[in-house]
Amino acid sequence: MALVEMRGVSKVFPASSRGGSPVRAIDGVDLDVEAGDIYGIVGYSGAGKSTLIRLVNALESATTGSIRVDGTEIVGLRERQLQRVRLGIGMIFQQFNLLRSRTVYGNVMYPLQVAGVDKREAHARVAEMLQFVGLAEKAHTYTDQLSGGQKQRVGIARALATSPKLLLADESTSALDPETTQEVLALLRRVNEELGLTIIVITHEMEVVKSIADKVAVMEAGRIVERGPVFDVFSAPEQPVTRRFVSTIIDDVPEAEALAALRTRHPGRFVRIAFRDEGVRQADVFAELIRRDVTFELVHGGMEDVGGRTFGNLTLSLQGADAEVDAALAAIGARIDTQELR
Ligand SMILES: Nc1ncnc2c1ncn2[C@@H]1O[C@H](COP(=O)(O)OP(=O)(O)OP(=O)(O)O)[C@@H](O)[C@H]1O
Repeated sequence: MALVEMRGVSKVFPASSRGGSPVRAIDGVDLDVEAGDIYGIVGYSGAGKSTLIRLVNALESATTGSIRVDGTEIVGLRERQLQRVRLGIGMIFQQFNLLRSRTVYGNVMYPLQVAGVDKREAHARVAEMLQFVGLAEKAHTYTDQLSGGQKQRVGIARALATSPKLLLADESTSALDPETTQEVLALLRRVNEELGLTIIVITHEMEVVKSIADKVAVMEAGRIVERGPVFDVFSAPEQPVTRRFVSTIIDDVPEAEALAALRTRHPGRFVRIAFRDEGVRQADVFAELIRRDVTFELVHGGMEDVGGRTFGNLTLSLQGADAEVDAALAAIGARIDTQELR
């Protein structure tokens, strides 16, 4: 059974008192997040990502459908029972949401106090978590004196304090620079691998999904429009919105304008070849071209590494006798996804 299981979940916000119409923020979502997953959820602003995770930790209640977290149906639970469910779920935020009046230690201690954990046990847990995130030396520092990356590490230590099974990360690196982002993502990976937490990462940045997630779901207008292992979705996106997201980090197929510019610089016939790690090697393709006396240049694209697997779309310009180019393309096209760009 999945750790988080959503079936037919919708969330409708009623019309505001000043008029307007109700907002269907989540519209018939089914989602399974398995224990051990790092699951990325991407979508543009307003797609429903935040609402989706607020449903998972019951900060919002679903209008219809079923949401099971670690086997417990949370739709319709009373507040007191929901509090127990929430203890099993940690959350980190874009703006960190730390208490400025408390030290690093005090921030990580806070959820343990709320949960009524014995003082000595709580103290040991805080020390352990600060050690884990590499902030043991900063225990008595106020959070204002920390860098953004350090603040998020406090946020992670606080989220882990009550030993949750599930961690929800809402745009948790969007306020950080690229280097700090990578540090925080590396820490989240350790949280997953060493502490065994399942993580749901909400983001509009595909780089985050690429660096950390195993699976991804793409949201649009309250629905999940595409999902799957990150490699599959990145290497062969199907929906227009997914293609747009993937193209923000993988520029492997030239747009019409770029193609026209390339043609002015490179004579010959253009062909795009899609490589997947389990398929034909580049060397095989080049050997076939050489065998037919077809000269080639790589004019666009490159290879990408996603989750330790490689894929890429290469655009080549080919020059040679037309019949030989045709024969080479037929031979290559029989083995690998090949498309002549006209
Ligand atoms: N409390 C609320 N009351 C009314 N409408 C809401 C409420 N919360 C969210 N919405 C609406 O629900 C839709 C989805 O919002 P949501 O914040 O979940 O999207 P998002 O993908 O997380 O976007 P962002 O990245 O901008 O937060 C939007 O149209 C939003 O205006």
